[in-house]
Parts: sequence; structure tokens; C-alpha cells
Amino acid sequence: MRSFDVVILGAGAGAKLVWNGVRGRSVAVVEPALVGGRCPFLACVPSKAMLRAATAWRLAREGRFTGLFTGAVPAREAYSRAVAHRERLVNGRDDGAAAAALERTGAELLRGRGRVVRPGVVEVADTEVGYRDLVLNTGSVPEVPDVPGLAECPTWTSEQAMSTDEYPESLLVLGGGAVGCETAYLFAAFGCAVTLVQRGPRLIPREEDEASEEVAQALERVGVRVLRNTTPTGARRHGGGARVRLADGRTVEASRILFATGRRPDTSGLGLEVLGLHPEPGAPLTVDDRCRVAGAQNLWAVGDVTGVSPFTHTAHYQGRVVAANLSGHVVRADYRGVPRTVYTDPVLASVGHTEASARAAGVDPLVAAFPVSGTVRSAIDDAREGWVKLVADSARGVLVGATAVGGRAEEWISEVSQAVRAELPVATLVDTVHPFPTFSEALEGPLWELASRLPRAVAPAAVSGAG
Ligand SMILES: Cc1cc2nc3c(=O)[nH]c(=O)nc-3n(C[C@H](O)[C@H](O)[C@H](O)COP(=O)(O)OP(=O)(O)OC[C@H]3O[C@@H](n4cnc5c(N)ncnc54)[C@H](O)[C@@H]3O)c2cc1C
Ligand SMILES: NC(=O)c1ccc[n+]([C@@H]2O[C@H](COP(=O)([O-])OP(=O)(O)OC[C@H]3O[C@@H](n4cnc5c(N)ncnc54)[C@H](O)[C@@H]3O)[C@@H](O)[C@H]2O)c1
Repeated sequence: MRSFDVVILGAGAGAKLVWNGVRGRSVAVVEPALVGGRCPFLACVPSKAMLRAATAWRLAREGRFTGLFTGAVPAREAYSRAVAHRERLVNGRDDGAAAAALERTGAELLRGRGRVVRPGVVEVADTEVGYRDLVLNTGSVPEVPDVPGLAECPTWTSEQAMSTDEYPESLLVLGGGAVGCETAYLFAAFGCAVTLVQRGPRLIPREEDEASEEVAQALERVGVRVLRNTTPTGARRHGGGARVRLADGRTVEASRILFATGRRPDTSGLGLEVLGLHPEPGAPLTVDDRCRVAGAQNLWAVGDVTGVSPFTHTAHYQGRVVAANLSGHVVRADYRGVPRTVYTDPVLASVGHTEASARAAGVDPLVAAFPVSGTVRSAIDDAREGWVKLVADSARGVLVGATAVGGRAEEWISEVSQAVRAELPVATLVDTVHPFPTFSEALEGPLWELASRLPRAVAPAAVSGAG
């Protein structure tokens, strides 16, 4: 039997950081599908490509900017061009280049689904492989709502929606989280009649109330019908599409239904019971701050399977933490600065606490907000919507969270991520100079406001009193 120091099950986003970062140890990577996992081929990259194209087409149509689309391009043609752009980016879902890059690091790629057969041994394609440390990076799978009749209807997971060139005349999106909002946005922007059904009162419910409202308005501006506080109770095939009954008595007809009701960690068929672990189906693996799986020896986990902040960048971060620990260091993960994003237009980007979650955590929050339209960059770019809201801990004089809408906030939210993670004092942040003209200048107003209301938070420049 061949043995390796480290065997990784799943070649997803986190695993890449492990095989690239681990030093002085032999590594094998087990993957039944695509090296790189879902993000580059089926999730983040194709969805962002379609969203970017949708925005470019809308701006071109409104006479604001052109790029991918010149002249008057009808909706279907615009969608086809966006799909072609997406397919170029995902390279026809060919992972050959990623697999070759993996093997150039000295790691070995074993194609197949891996399963633990006894402590220290996994089985891949009928072959046993020994390990000293095992890293699980098996990702997550979509939740499929249990609704009578739904199985007979034409449905899509987000992965199917991001792999097809089919243009649905109408689309019913079930779920109002990031997947639901982004997918509803992009199909509506390309002219499909989209209805989004969200079980609760708010879209993206963990974010600030005002941010949820901004996303709802962004969807409505591109024509999405947003139905809140309801859920499907029955469905049947209707013509080539579906007719869905909702709990509030309404019915919705659509040529496709998209599942966006959440994702659950994928621990199925991993043989973990052999290691004494019995995770409930769909439950995450509990990991400590070094990403070691609780209740087992030499077992690590990264990415969506841990249930921690399920983003590609979290998987990358956990991968770095595991690589360092497997290379003889003691490195602990700290998730306070992990940003969250929803790539509608305007974009929503946030980090750390909302005002409500800070209060629930026992922090006395001090908040300040500013419109992105107050920056000169906003006028230059003709970007009309957006604002930033900062949440400070009034007792400690540090930022504990921020939410920003619009103005390429997905880029400059990192400044706040760093501040939250490093607990930088507001007094230091307010003394930061931003390049002019950028959207990041929107941070200066609320920082000054917080500094003026926090005891001992006056900036050095203000104290020396230039002029
Ligand atoms: C539509 C959509 C858009 C998204 N957009 C963004 C975004 O813009 N930004 C962002 O940060 N996040 C985004 N996400 C979330 C992001 O895709 C995930 O957080 C990320 O892909 C998780 O990576 P992972 O490595 O944990 O899992 P995955 O990428 O799912 O990789 C897991 C791998 O494990 C393999 N595997 C499973 N079981 C086994 C086994 N038994 N043996 C061996 N291998 C196995 C699978 O084949 C797969 O390749 C999006 C998600 C969706 C659905
Ligand atoms: N831009 C990004 O970074 C990005 C984009 C897409 C996805 N993601 C990640 O993927 C993960 C999964 O996203 P998601 O949007 O599928 O899940 P989610 O759990 O964030 O949202 C699902 C939503 O569906 C609603 N819902 C559940 N059952 C329902 C029902 N029967 N009827 C109506 N509504 C129902 C829930 O109330 C919830 O608000 C997210 O946690 C996110 O981290 C990230």
C-alpha cells in the first residue's frame, strides 16, 4: 500500500492552499470531479462573469457605458454573449491546467471519491492509500426543498444554472440568500421574468435591515418580483414549465425553478464512523481554531464542510492555517475580519458585526453612516446608489463591523476587515489618507463622526491642528 504524510479529500478552494503551502511532507489529493472544486467552474467565477456581463449590458442599454456590448443588443443575444464570456472564463470546465499545476508542486492527484476504511487508510477507486494526516475539503451540496410535486417540475441547482446556455422565459427562484439574490438579479437583468420567494421578511437576513432593503430594491429595479414571508407548498408540471402554489395562497408559473434555499456540508459517504465520528447528515464538522476536527486524531477540515462562513476566501484562509499547522507551526484562525459579499448592482459588502448583532453580543454600538454618492468618484463613475455604515465598540474605541452598499465596496471593505481583525483604534483609522478620487473616501466621514463621539479618539492630525 502506498502511503503519504498528508492525504486531502477534495481538491476545492481550501485544499489548494494546503498542497501549495505544506512544507517537507508528501501529499496526495483525492478528487472525483474538478481540481479547483466548484468555485472556478460552477459557482463564484461563472456567476460573477454573468453578473458583470448583466451590469455591462444594462449600462450599455442606458447609454452609460459600453464594453462587451456595442450597439443595440437584444436580451437573448446579450445573454448568449454573456454565456460565451462565462464559458471562456471557466475554460469549458476543463481542469487540466489546475491538475498540472497541482502535480508541479510534487503532490500526487488520485482521481476518484475517497472514503476512510480504517484509521490511517482511505480507499480511492478500489485502491487503499495510507495517511498520517487527513484533510477533508469536500464542500457543500444544495438543499432541495421538500415540496410535493417539485420533483416532476423543471428545476435547476445554481450549478446547473451556471453550466447551461438555456434562456428561461420565466424563472422562479426559491430562497433569498446570496445565491437567490445574485441569480435572480442576473436573469432578470437579461430580460427573464423572475419571481423570488423568500420564507422570511428579509432578503440576506443576517445583514443590516437597510442593506437587505437595498438588495430588494436592486432586484425590483431590474424587474424581479420579490415575494416575502411565504414558501412553496405544492408544485406541478404545467405546459413546459411549472405551476407552484405558495403558502399565502398565490400561485406562480415559471418555465424553470431555481433552488437557492441553502447549502449543507457534504460529509456523506466519507466513512467517518470508522474514526468514531457520527455527524448528522447535513451538519458541519466541528473544528477548533487550528481546523482540527473535534473528536478525532490527525483529522483536519477546511471550507464549506466546516460550516464556518462559507465563502471561497474562508476556505483559502483555513487552507493556509492547516498548511502551517501541518508544517510544524501552531497557527490559529480568527474569523472576525472575514468579509461577506453579494454581487448584485449595487454590490453589498460587509464584515464583522451589524448594529443588531453587536448589541446581541453585549457590545454597546456606536454607529455612523455616509452615502457613497458623497464621493467625487461616484459622480465620475455615474454610480448613484450606496452608503457605508460603521459599527464601533464604544467602550474600546475600535471598529467591530461595517456594511457598505455600492461603489465597488467589495474592494475597499478589506480596509475595514483589517481594522476589525487587528482591533485598530478609531483614532488611528481616522488619520488614514485615502487616494482621491476613490469610493474608499466614503469611510472618512463616518470615521470622523465616530472619532468625535468617542472619548480619547481624536486623530493626531486634528490635535496638531494643521492651520
Ligand atoms: C452560485 C454560487 C456563487 C458563489 N459565489 C461566491 C463568491 O462570489 N465568493 C465567495 O467567496 N464564495 C462564493 N460562493 C461560495 C463558494 O463557492 C464556496 O464557499 C466554496 O466553493 C467552498 O469551497 P470548498 O473548497 O469548501 O468546496 P468545493 O469547491 O465544493 O470543493 C469540494 C470538492 O470536494 C470534492 N469531494 C466531495 N466528496 C469527496 C470525496 N469523498 N472524496 C474526494 N473528493 C470529494 C468535490 O468533488 C469538490 O470538488 C458561491 C457559491 C455558489 C453556490
Ligand atoms: N457572493 C458570495 O460570496 C456568495 C454568492 C453565493 C453564495 N455564497 C455562499 O453560498 C452559501 C449558500 O447560499 P444560499 O443563498 O443558497 O443559502 P442561504 O442559507 O444564505 O440562504 C437561503 C435562504 O433561503 C430561504 N429559504 C429556505 N427555505 C426556503 C423555502 N422553502 N422557501 C423560501 N425560502 C426559503 C432562507 O430563509 C434563506 O434566507 C451562502 O452561505 C454564501 O456564503 C456566497
